[in-house]
Amino acid sequence: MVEKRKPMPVEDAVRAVMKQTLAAETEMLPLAEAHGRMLAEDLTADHDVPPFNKSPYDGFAVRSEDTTGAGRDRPVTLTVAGEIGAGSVFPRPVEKGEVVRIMTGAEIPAGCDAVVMLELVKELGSDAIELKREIKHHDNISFQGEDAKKGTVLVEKGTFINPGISALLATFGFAQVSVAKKPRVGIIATGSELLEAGEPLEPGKIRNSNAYMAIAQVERAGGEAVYFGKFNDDFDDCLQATTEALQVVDALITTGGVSVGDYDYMPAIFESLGADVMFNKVAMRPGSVTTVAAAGSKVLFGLSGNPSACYVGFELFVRPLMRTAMKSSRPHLKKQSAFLAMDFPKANPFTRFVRASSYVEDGKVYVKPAGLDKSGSVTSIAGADVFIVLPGGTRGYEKGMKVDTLLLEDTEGSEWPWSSIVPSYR
Ligand SMILES: Nc1nc2c(c(=O)[nH]1)N[C@H]1C(S)=C(S)[C@@H](COP(=O)(O)OP(=O)(O)OC[C@H]3O[C@@H](n4cnc5c(N)ncnc54)[C@H](O)[C@@H]3O)O[C@H]1N2
Ligand code: MOO
Repeated sequence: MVEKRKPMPVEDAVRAVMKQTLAAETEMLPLAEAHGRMLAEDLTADHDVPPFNKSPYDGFAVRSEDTTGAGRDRPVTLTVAGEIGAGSVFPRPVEKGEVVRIMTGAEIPAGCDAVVMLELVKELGSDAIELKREIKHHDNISFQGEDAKKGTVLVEKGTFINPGISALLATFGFAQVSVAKKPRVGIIATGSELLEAGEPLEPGKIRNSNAYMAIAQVERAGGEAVYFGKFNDDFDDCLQATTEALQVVDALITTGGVSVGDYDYMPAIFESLGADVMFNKVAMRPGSVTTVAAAGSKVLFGLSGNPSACYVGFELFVRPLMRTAMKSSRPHLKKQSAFLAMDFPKANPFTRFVRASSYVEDGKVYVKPAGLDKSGSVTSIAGADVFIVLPGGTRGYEKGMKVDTLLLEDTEGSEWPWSSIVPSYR
């Protein structure tokens, strides 16, 4: 009789994994290569942005007091003292009665306190302009420091470097930035039934989808995936492969062979490696057989062979540990509320993570299973952009109920055109 495993609540299992620490080294990267990484240090603004008062328009920099009283019937004439484009500085203070022709981005000359757009000015040759309106103090100026002030923390350690962060770092002159190294995560697929994608199908065999899925998941999470190949259900071969792989990675994922069948060797292999098994059953579906062990500073993730279970196991356990090693301050999948688009009548003692697709209707986000809701299903993973989290211990869930979902990735977006509905208070 096989020993019955005690399921650990999924929250406790995630917590146990997060107590481990993967090697978390940092490296300096040129800014152009740093996007997609996590910043490993707080970065502070060492100057204001904009660094000087500048013109947001092509036009004329003026002294607003010179326009006092100007109107349609009382034009004022001002002398053009010179011209500056972006990147140039006017060499002297501007005096009473003078204006400077100025281009977008150029520094407001000393003495001027406003800008008037080119279109609102009548040019009298190249030496003078006529204005038929009053220009107010501080009209049309992008002020020094209005975007960011010197001394503020611009970006905190653990921030994901997206294109906006790249722009910010460039603005403040961070040509090199300290980022977390990509964790190296190894992948081993086990199962005598497995064929690789390039091999023709044979009786009793299936193709190995987990390895390619896991490679993609590791890379989507920002890590470096190292695929060691697939191995038959042979204790010695799998032990050797696991031992060798563990030497060169920070964490190792194995798929398959973690249940209680005659050829499910992975738990015994983890023990042979001297690893400390944290849990070998989790109160979740799919992925109840997920087995995680600590091997010194490395972590072994024995994920299920069933593709959906393997996928869920990765996103719940491997990803957050990787993201923590990458210095992320928010390593877990992002949570968002949604409404069930259909009934889930199945009672389940375990928390379910339904691979689902989300859509918006009448301003509300709805979620529905993305395919066959079984542990062995591949189609449900292919179409999923969220997990619906259905806590266990209920008699099921009904259409319309509000639930938590975990976001898996950016969706492709919508079709053009966007809605042209103008928001209103009515
Ligand atoms: N008597 C019991 N049987 C099973 C139990 C149990 O508690 N008692 N648990 C079931 C659950 S739940 C799951 S999940 C599976 C887990 O099995 P393993 O993780 O040990 O995985 P395998 O048996 O090796 O394979 C399961 C399934 O997945 C296919 N597979 C394996 N590797 C891949 C791959 N790389 N790509 C695609 N598909 C793969 C394999 O052919 C099997 O069909 O155990 C249940 N049984
Ligand atoms: O619990 Mo098994 O892990 O997928 O269905």
